[in-house]
Amino acid sequence: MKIDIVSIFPTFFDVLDISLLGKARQNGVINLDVHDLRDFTFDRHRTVDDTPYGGGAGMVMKPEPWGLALDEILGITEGQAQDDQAKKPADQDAPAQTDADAATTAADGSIPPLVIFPSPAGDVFNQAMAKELAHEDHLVFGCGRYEGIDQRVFDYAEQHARVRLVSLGDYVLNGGEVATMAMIEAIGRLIPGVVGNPESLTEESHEDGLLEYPSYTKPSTWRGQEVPPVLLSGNHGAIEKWRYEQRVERTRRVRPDLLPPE
Ligand SMILES: Nc1ncccc1[N+](=O)[O-]
Repeated sequence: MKIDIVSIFPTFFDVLDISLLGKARQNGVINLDVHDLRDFTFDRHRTVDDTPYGGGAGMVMKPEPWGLALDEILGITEGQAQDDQAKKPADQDAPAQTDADAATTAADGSIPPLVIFPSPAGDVFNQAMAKELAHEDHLVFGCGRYEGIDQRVFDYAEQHARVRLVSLGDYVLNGGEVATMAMIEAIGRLIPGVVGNPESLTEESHEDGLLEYPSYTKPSTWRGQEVPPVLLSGNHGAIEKWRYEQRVERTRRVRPDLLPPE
């Protein structure tokens, strides 16, 4: 999988050089590039934001740097970008192609990349979405800051790729970097070859709608606390039954909303 990240804090993602995702990058399972949005500015201060039209507090991210970053990452030629700017009246005979059509199949019939903008206004990210996105060939994460990104950037991106606003949850972060990191970890670990033993991906919380069972390891007695005897019994049927019961009980107690209707 190819992953591109656009951010004004590119070093934020240095942590993706370590652990399982770092190994996946070294062995080519994941090809990840981080782009500094300020590299797509040309003024002395490398300006990426400005005051909002219509007034209001805070600053909005300017469209120009984002447009150039997306052009480079999505392989949009200068000519194509200029065409977009000076949109010619539609050719009457040409079949009507909505932006949506344009974005779901590229000229050569290939599936264009998926551009994800982390946003509290997006669809809420969950394990089902992580599994869905783990099948993508090319993900682009656009990390907004300030009060957000000029809306025309989303509209421009939709002319050349599939675009989704995705939220990590109903709270407000200062930007998209933390959400992008969480999504890359949740998606990346599902890509074959990233996690050593694929077996460890089953029976996890949210994998099949139930929370995971409690885990124990040596020593069997620790500070007066014993490991549940069934786990020492060697009776695999009894162990599997106990673990399932623990998952249901924990889900009922902590996340009853995940249980199927009675
Ligand atoms: N919750 C968020 N707040 C700001 C930016 C992004 C966010 N998110 O969840 O993706």
